[in-house]
Amino acid sequence: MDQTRSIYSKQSKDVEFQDVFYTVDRRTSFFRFAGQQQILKGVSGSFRNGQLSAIMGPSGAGKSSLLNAISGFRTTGVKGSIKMRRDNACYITQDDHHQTLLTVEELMNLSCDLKLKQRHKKEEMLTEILKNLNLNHRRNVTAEKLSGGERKRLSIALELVDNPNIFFLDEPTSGLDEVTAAQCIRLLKAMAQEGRTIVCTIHQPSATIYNYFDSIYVLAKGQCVFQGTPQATIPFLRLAQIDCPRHYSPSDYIIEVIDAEEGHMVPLLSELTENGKLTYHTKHPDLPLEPMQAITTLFVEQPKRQFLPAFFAGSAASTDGTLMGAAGALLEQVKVFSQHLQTERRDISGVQQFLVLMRVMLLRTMRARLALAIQLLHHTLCGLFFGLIFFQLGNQGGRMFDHLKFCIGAVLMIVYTQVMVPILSYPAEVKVVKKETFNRWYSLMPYYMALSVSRLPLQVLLNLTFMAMTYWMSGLPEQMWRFCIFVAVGLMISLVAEGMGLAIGATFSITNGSVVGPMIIAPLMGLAIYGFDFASQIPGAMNVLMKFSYVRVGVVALILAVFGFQREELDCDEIYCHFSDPRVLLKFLDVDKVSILHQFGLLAMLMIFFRVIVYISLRKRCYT
Ligand SMILES: Nc1ncnc2c1ncn2[C@@H]1O[C@H](COP(=O)(O)OP(=O)(O)OP(=O)(O)O)[C@@H](O)[C@H]1O
Repeated sequence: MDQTRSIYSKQSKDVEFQDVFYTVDRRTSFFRFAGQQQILKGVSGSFRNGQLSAIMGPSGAGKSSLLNAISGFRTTGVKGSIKMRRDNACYITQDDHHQTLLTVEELMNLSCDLKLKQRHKKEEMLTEILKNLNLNHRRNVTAEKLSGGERKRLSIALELVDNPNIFFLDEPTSGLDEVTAAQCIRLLKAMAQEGRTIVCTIHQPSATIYNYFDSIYVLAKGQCVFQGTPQATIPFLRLAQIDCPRHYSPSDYIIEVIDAEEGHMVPLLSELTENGKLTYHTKHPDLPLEPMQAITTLFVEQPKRQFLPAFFAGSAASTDGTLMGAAGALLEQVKVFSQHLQTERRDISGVQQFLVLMRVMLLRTMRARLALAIQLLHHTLCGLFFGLIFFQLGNQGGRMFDHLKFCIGAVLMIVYTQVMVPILSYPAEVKVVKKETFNRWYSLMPYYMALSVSRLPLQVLLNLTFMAMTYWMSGLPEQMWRFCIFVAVGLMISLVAEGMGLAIGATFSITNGSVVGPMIIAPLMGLAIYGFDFASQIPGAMNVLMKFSYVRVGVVALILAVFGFQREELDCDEIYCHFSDPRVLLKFLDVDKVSILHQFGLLAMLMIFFRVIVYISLRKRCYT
């Protein structure tokens, strides 16, 4: 019975897939849809527990697409049956996206704090993992300063903390020299032998590395052209009347064959493997080949509406009709259920995740000393320039246009700065978030809350610096309460602008975002300065449109903060100053009946609007 249980336990860590298609939309331009492109064409196959498996193929064959599809890293456009325990798997990306500015030890602690509830013996466990991966001597080095091989080992170490059974790695040897690549593959082989399922994509391995693998899956043009042991490659090619020359490495030769003459051998080889349904085994190239069924799971079509809880979703297997099969399937489902309970118990609450992430985000803000210094300097210098340009003009009744320029200029400075910084910096972080949420470090909501809250202290500091300098240098009334409202308006505008920057950064790449950002800000700025000289004649529809420009709403709020609240008459050095009474100015601008609370309300709504878009974009990026 124990033996049967161990077989089923091993099987539950296998990965099997059948008739998997991956389709993407083809576009000739952003607006032009040019049909669909099939990247994976109904491939099947399996990766076994305890084995190190490679997905190989020429560039563009669909290796990463297959890895993404079977691991669930990509779900949009993927069709077919996949059996894989998601709650026990992790995905390591090719570019090793890590939280920046944290040392190896801090990253390991972060992974522990987010993944493990019981943290006794944490230190011993971390040291053991780091020692096994030859990283212990690099504990105090930040991730960006590690070499390519060390960074790859760090990615593995971070996931090993909660000991997942299935590892998917996208090109773990890319960018590594031959010796380091071989070390990396040996490490993966040892991990597989400890009872894990390790699947990685690899472009064209050397003969030595090729033989480290237990199983090879070769793709060409989105089809499976070989599946089996490395030793079976040459005999398999012989089945298609292709003889591998003696001096050739089988891994090089099979890629050369499928790439030759525009891939004319691909249909035949794919037929021989039944597009991945057959796998070929032999212990030695001279021994006869044994084709075997690659898939042991009987896939059943998933019902359209699932009433069963999601925890059964990881086990799409049905029985093969035998009593043994039925017992196995039942045992597997009970195990999935009990492991689900264990995972739930092990899960860290959302509040804890929020606190851990807050701590890390604040630490990263403090560590980014140069960026912090540049931002502070930027706000100080801008405050100084504004202060000098409008020096002691704040109480001059004859300088109405200067007052308007002051308010508009201050708002534009805040908006532009706060929008552009996240547009340029956030897209890189989204990749880290995608990887970490996929690998169950945390859920999106605690991350999102920590992201929103952790940026507040810096926002307050930067705004206070800029607004305080402009307020006092321009000679506005020495009233603390008015100063506080002035700063609060600035802070509110910067929160809306930052929300917009994050929304763009979460949705677009840096290249697209840096075009989209100014494209959106420009009309908002236009609406902000429109019609101040004929405010009372602005048509109603235009007035409504202007409410959507937080730049305009911000300018109006700042004018009210400066001239509202029954401000006393301004000084007048000339014979007559029409606008020396602030009420006349407010009336002229048609904002005399506007309440500042109303403007705060509008800004709050726009802030929520952008923050909701940030969340929706993050969800879309992380879960599709
Ligand atoms: N989202 C997508 N939109 C459009 N085309 C895509 C998309 N994803 C993949 N492709 C295309 O599908 C093909 C296979 O891509 P994939 O990245 O899976 O190949 P690969 O075998 O991993 O290549 P490489 O070894 O060069 O990384 C490529 O031609 C790629 O351009």
